[in-house]
Amino acid sequence: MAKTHAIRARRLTKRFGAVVALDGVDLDVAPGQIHGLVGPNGAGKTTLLGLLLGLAVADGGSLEILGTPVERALATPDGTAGFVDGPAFYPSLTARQNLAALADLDGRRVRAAQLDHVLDQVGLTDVADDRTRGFSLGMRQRLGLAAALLSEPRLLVLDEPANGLDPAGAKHVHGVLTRLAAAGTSVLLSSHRMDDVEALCSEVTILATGRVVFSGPLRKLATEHRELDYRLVTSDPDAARRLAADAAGVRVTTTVITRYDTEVLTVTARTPALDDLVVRLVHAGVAVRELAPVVSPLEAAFLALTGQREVAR
Ligand SMILES: Nc1ncnc2c1ncn2[C@@H]1O[C@H](COP(=O)(O)OP(=O)(O)OP(=O)(O)O)[C@@H](O)[C@H]1O
Repeated sequence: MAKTHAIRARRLTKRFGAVVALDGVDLDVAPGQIHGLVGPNGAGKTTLLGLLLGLAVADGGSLEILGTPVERALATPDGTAGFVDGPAFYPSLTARQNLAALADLDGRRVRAAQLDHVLDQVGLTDVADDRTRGFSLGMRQRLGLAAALLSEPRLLVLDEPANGLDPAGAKHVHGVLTRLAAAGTSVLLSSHRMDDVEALCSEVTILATGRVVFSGPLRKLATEHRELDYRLVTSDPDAARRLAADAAGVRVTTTVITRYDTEVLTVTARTPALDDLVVRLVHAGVAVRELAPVVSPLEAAFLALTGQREVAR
């Protein structure tokens, strides 16, 4: 028998006056899946996360969380935890006291060992007894995650969890989420950072002006939007430019000399034409020193599907 979806939304709509923030959104998140939610500013991500966390009620459509239909009650559905718009804390309380107070508000009694455990999971043990007034954005994000973990959720809903985190902090949070998912917790995370989504998520939903423009496995994006721009650095840029210009299915878009005096060609091609070009370069004795997409398949799909323009870099 198929396992119950952590999230199953059908034709969800939400309006704010004349603004249609969500316009018939379908979303499926399987148990143990880390699902990314991306979209330009104003696409409806926060609104959707708010519905999932019980902070608002949809105007239309249906929503099931962990197998239970969500009707009208403004309450976090059982087994769900997370935050939108950044977690909020009492500034005069310590990290540990804040966690205890939040659990108390939820009517849950937690043991000191549980607090130690979640603080350790997010790497805040050393500042557990510091007031949160002095916490950086990254520390607050991690404490928000610790608060969510305290309820041992089966669904975690997170808005920009890596916001403000330094690379080590982001790696830490990635590790926590990956371990949770491996143990069966589903995670829906909204992010503007495509690299985070690519590193963490197996599936992604792309929203644009309240509508789903793509939802599915990341690997599907790689095949559906295959023509990409690639940076090409070789041992002989002149020969490479000639060979690329002659190759079927390949366009040479730009040539740039970097600060290190390296000449970089940008070639646009689908994978088979690119493979063919690499073989031709090697046969001609031209070494390929670097070949990588200018933007990742996810970013390329995001830009194409949301009608945004690529920014030159
Ligand atoms: N409380 C509200 N009252 C009026 N309009 C709202 C409200 N909340 C959201 N909106 C509007 O709904 C649309 C979707 O907003 P939402 O905040 O969900 O987008 P978002 O994808 O989270 O954007 P961002 O990436 O900027 O956070 C926007 O047009 C926004 O102006």
